[in-house]
Amino acid sequence: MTSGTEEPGATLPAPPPQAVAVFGDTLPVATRYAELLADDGVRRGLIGPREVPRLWERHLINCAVVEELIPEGAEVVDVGSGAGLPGLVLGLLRPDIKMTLLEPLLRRTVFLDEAVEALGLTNVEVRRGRAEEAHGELYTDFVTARAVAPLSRLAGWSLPLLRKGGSLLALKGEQAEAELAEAEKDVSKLRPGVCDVIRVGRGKVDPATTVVRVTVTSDGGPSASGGSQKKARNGKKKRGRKR
Ligand SMILES: C[S@@+](CC[C@H](N)C(=O)[O-])C[C@H]1O[C@@H](n2cnc3c(N)ncnc32)[C@H](O)[C@@H]1O
Repeated sequence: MTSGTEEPGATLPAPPPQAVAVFGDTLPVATRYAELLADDGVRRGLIGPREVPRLWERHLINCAVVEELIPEGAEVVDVGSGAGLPGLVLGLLRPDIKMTLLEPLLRRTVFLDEAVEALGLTNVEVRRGRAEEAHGELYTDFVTARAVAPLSRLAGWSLPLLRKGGSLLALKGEQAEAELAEAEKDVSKLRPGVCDVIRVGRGKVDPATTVVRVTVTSDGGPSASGGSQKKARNGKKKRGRKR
């Protein structure tokens, strides 16, 4: 992912067989999203042009396989969505979940809003803001995050958003075990919980996607869905930050 404005150039490859297997009936929607990333996403500097040839394996499929860890009907907040990874991918793949894409930067939320509309995703909402600004008003079953911050900082932003029994699913690289070992003491001070490292998508994506999961075992807010989430939705995009 990049921050400057880039020229579109590289051609988006056709979906590989793994994409057909992973996305199933939602493949046309996933393909439309890949096209948006390869075109508008590159033009607006949200992803680098060099990512285009590897959009399917490295980005869409890599993110999609995390759905294995999310039960039916769950509420999910994707912290630091950027151009929609992994939140938009999970939202389009799983119409049964309620996905909130939480992202502070205006030009990214503009792209996300447009993508949600273009893809016709009624289960995905975009909320502009930082995770820590949503503490005390947004509660969810799962937080997902990829490439947002080191684990201890990410946990500080994310664990207060979780209901009791909820999990942070942090997509990490090969060094996930080492990162967890280093951060585990800090994480356990934030909120009692259980940490593990899971590899998902074996046989679908190579390498498999590595997820650090932190499941909180204590109350940190309301234990049932509803009121707080509604309040959060009402606060959507009211903040006036500009980039
Ligand atoms: C490197 S990008 C990764 C984007 C996307 N998750 C991906 O994997 O392509 C990090 C994103 O985190 C967002 N971010 C940074 N600090 C944040 C915070 N405190 N709360 C929510 N999002 C944050 C940034 O605006 C940026 O879009």
